Amino acid sequence: MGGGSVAAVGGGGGDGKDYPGKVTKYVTFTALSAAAGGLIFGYDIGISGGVTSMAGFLKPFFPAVYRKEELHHSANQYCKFDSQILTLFTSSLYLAATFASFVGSKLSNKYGRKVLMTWGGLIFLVGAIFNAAAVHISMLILGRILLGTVPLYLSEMSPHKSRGKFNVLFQLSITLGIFAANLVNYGTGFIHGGWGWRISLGGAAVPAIMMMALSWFLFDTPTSLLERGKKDEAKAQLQRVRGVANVDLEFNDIMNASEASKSVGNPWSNLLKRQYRPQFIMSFMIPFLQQFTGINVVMFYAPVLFKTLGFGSSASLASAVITGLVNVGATFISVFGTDIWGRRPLFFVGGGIMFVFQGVLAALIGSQFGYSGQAIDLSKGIAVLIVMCICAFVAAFAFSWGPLGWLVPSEIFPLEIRSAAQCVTVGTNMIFTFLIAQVFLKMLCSMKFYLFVFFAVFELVMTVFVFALLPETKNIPIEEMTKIWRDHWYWKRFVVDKDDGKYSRGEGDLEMNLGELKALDH
Ligand SMILES: OC[C@H]1O[C@](O)(CO)[C@@H](O)[C@@H]1O
Repeated sequence: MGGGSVAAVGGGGGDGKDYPGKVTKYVTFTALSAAAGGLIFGYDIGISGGVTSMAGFLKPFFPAVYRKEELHHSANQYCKFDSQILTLFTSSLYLAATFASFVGSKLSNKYGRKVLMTWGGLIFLVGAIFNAAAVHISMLILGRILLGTVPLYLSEMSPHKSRGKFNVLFQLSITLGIFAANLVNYGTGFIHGGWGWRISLGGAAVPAIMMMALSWFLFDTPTSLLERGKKDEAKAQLQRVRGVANVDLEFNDIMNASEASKSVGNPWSNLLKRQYRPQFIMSFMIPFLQQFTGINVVMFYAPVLFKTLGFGSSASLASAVITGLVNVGATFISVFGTDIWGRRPLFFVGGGIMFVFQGVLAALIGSQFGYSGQAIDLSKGIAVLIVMCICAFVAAFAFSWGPLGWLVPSEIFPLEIRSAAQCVTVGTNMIFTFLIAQVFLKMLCSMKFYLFVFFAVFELVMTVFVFALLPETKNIPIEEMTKIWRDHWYWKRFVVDKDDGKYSRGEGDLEMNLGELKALDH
């Protein structure tokens, strides 16, 4: 089957179609359970920074860093924590997660997401126990396999009108996980004997157990059941999920899309086809830009950053608790706002605020530490200002790029490319999370306060990118999403379909649409 007819199915007929259905307890419960995956992810993001700032952890495992840190007044402040092995402790998890996210989609197609979540939880649990006992993160890394399936799962389960809210729950659970980790670190930082970090790392067992317990009650999505040939079960499931008996319209659309996806075969080669160029670019650019906000500099290294700026140990851990709380709070704006205001306004406002406050942060740090990074005692006023700037930055991220970085990709991919495109999104997110985690301390050491200017420039770039290239997806059913590209000033040259009297360009198809012929004429 040619690419064009697939686009037609993906685009659906009848614009403005309204599938019957309510938000049933199944949908709510499933969304909540699936979001438990986010808790694990968040906990592991938030826990490592605090742990690496603890003397009890640094002394036995990173004695060189520990010594440099103790030499408070002679060292260049920007370079106090510059150790590639130390950053590897945080980052390696995401390197492995990059590979895991590719395996995850294959397993998920074969066994369904429910099974994968149960096993994921179990692996996380083993990893957490292993960590607490031995400080070895390889087991924890394995558990990442299922992370990529969680946002996808949420998006398929919820009726399209409140899809934003449900999907944003995933990000909310990530922020809750980070906040929980910040709190735990603050508490364990007081434990005498220097072994508090073991409780911090072992704490990952709690969300892992929650996830296993919840996945027990989960069921697979209608789409996933259909993909595995279980038609009757899929329909019954859809009825249960939507809470109404008449789901024929939606079920037929899902079936058509599923049929089409089977007949077009490999989602990876589909993704590279010209007609999916917009989705392909977005699958990469959204997570890439999300990570280049610099958010994980704060999430991973807030305590280290605050210590770099001369805060004491528990003040550093306490400041991380504050940024963690702001992160959770501001995500609620997104929970309620994405389906009301739409995605684009949140992207613009969030990007703008991040740009301004990264700039102010750079100026503040530069004015205090200069280029040489000489140690000074920050005045209380400046310290408060720095923490406030970081909070404003985190808040802006939390209602924009944080949740939308998962939501938008999960709603713009038609079924025939979805698993591959979602892989690219999660893989890209993980690889850049890895890179930022790995090189941040090195970059801080060599770029000094200009590092924050570097991130500010990216915030400008990403805002322009969204303005020019990302259409609004609010209130558009997933099955009808192709239309937004067809109507877009730039992307329309890639996405054309035969139903519109235009021609798609599949392999061997030499026909072009009128616009392209005109362009060639000039
Ligand atoms: O809340 C902040 C967190 O959100 C993410 O961007 C995921 O969406 C993480 O990379 C980051 O640590």
